[in-house]
Amino acid sequence: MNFVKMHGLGNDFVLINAMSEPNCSRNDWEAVAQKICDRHYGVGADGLILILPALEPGNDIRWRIINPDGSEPEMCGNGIRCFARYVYEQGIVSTASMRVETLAGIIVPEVQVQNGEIVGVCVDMGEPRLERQQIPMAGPAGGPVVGEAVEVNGQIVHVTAVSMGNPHCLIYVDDINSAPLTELGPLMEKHPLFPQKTNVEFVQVCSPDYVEMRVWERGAGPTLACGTGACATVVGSVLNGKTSRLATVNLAGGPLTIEWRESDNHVYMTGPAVEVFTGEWKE
Ligand SMILES: N[C@@H](CCC[C@H](N)C(=O)O)C(=O)O
Repeated sequence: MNFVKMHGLGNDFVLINAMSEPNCSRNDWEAVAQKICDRHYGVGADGLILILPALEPGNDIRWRIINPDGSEPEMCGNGIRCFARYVYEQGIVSTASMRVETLAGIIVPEVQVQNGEIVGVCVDMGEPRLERQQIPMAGPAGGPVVGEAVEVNGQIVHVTAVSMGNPHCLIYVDDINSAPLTELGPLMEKHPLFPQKTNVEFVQVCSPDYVEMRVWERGAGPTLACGTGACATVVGSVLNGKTSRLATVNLAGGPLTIEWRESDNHVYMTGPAVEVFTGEWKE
C-alpha cells in the first residue's frame, strides 16, 4: 500500500488513500494501524489516517483515524490539518475549504495559501461539548466539569473536562517541566470516571493569552502535540477564568493558535501540517 508520512508539530501520522487501494474495503484497518504505527517494526506514527469518499451529498470527503493501540477516536486536530493539506495538494478535494465527515460530525478545515504557498491550516473544530454525559464522564448528570476533585493513586487532583468530539481531562500545574505526565497520565486515561477513557492534558497558564501544555494521549501515550487537546485547553481555561478566548497553546512540538469564538461558539485551531516522506507498506 502506498502511504505518506506527515506531522503537525511532531504529532505524526501515516496517511493512506483508501480510495486508490484495491483492497480498500478491508475490515482490519485497526490491525494495520497497530503494525504501521509501531516505531520499531513499522513506519512509526501516532495514528493511521484513512482517506475515504464522503457518504452524504454536500460533504467533500470522509476520514477515519486509528490510534496506535487500534482504538478509533472521534477526532484528531493535528491529523485533520495533515489530511486537509494532503487531499488539497493531491487534488482529491479541489477547494481550500472542505467539509470532512468524521466520527465527531462535520469538521471544516481551510488550507491557508499565500503567494501560492501553503502556510498552514485553520480548522473550524465545531462546538465544544461540556455536559458531563457528553464527555463522557461518570457521575450525576449535570453541567460542565470544572475543577472537580478526583482521587487518583491516593492523591486528589482537580480536573476540568471538555469534549472536542473526543474526551479531554485538564489538570493545572504550576511548572510544566515537573508535570507528572508519565505517572498520572496513564492513570487518568483509564480512570473509572471516564468510561471511554480520556486524553490527559497538563496545563501551565503563563498569561491570559499564553499557556504551556503537555499531553498524554488516549491510545497513544505521550505525544509532542495534540490539536483537540489544545482546543480543550483554551475552552477549559476560559471556563476556569484563566485565559481569554484567543490564546497560544505551546506544546512540546511547538505552538497552536486557538480561538473559542463567542459569535458562533465554535473553536478554531490554526497550525502547520508538514509532509515528510512517501513510501510503500509491504504486508
Ligand atoms: N493527536 C490528536 C488526538 C488523537 C486522538 C486521541 N489519541 C484520542 O484517542 O482521542 C490531536 O491532535 O487532536
